Amino acid sequence: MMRPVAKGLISIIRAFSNPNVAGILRLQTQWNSPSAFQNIRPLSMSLWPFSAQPRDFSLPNASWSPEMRRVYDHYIALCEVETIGGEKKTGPWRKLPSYNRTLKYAKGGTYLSKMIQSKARLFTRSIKEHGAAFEYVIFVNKQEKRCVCVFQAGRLLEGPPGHVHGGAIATMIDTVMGGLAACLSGPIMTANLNISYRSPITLGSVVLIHSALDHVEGRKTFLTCRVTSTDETKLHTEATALFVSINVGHLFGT
Ligand SMILES: CCCCCCCCCC(=O)SCCNC(=O)CCNC(=O)[C@H](O)C(C)(C)COP(=O)(O)OP(=O)(O)OC[C@H]1O[C@@H](n2cnc3c(N)ncnc32)[C@H](O)[C@@H]1OP(=O)(O)O
Repeated sequence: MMRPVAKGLISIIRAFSNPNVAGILRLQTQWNSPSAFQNIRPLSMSLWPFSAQPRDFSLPNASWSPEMRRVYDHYIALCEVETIGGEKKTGPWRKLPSYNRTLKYAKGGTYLSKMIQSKARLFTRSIKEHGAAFEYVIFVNKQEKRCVCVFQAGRLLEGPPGHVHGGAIATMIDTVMGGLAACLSGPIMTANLNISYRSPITLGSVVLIHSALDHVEGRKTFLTCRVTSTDETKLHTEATALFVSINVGHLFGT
């Protein structure tokens, strides 16, 4: 029988793979069901004891360069478009919120130590200082099955002198492609990631990470990715990846 903590986790990961805050709100309503969630507090209480909403780390902050802000404003404008009558309506793009943690147990300790449960953070959001590491925001166009990430690489991501570490680039590619795959296919894990580094990325610069669906074959979602300058004239990196749909119990041995 599936353990309550695992059932709760499945709902949480499903909600997070939906790029819609409504997914989280829907999740919160499920907490009223006593059976599956008795070991887990409502998400809002678990993550943010002093606030009803989790913090979105992909909003503009003082570390953003004018270029980062310009591209962000460009895509934000595409999230809401004005009709001829002057009305605002939802546009083709949507900004994904970005949180720094997915779960904190109230009780538990079945799978992870309490210390790890409470201190676990999403890798790309684990450095608190604004602008020091991964500064990014992802926009998804679900109709066109593609996304664009605006990424400003901070000074702690240095690899070759003055340039971004290949592992940091791979991390962002996996994050962006994984985010799109989850939006399109639900809970997934990266099975295969192939990267070609074409030209170095200067530390502190802003680049675009474009990802698009290639095709789906049963449980397998294949995506492509390109990292370019913001004017898209320079290619920095190319990648292809395979994401395999999972039953979230796979992660917890259920
Ligand atoms: C918004 C931001 C959100 C943040 C997103 C962050 C995204 C980050 C995503 C990650 O980094 S996940 C962490 C890194 N990945 C892993 O740790 C995965 C480890 N591997 C596994 O857990 C399993 O191998 C895996 C779930 C990928 C597959 O195991 P399964 O037992 O579910 O599937 P199976 O082995 O039966 O394979 C299913 C199909 O996929 C194929 N396949 C599996 N692994 C493959 C592989 N490596 N290469 C090519 N094909 C592969 C396999 O051949 C088969 O094809 P067919 O259906 O056609 O027969």
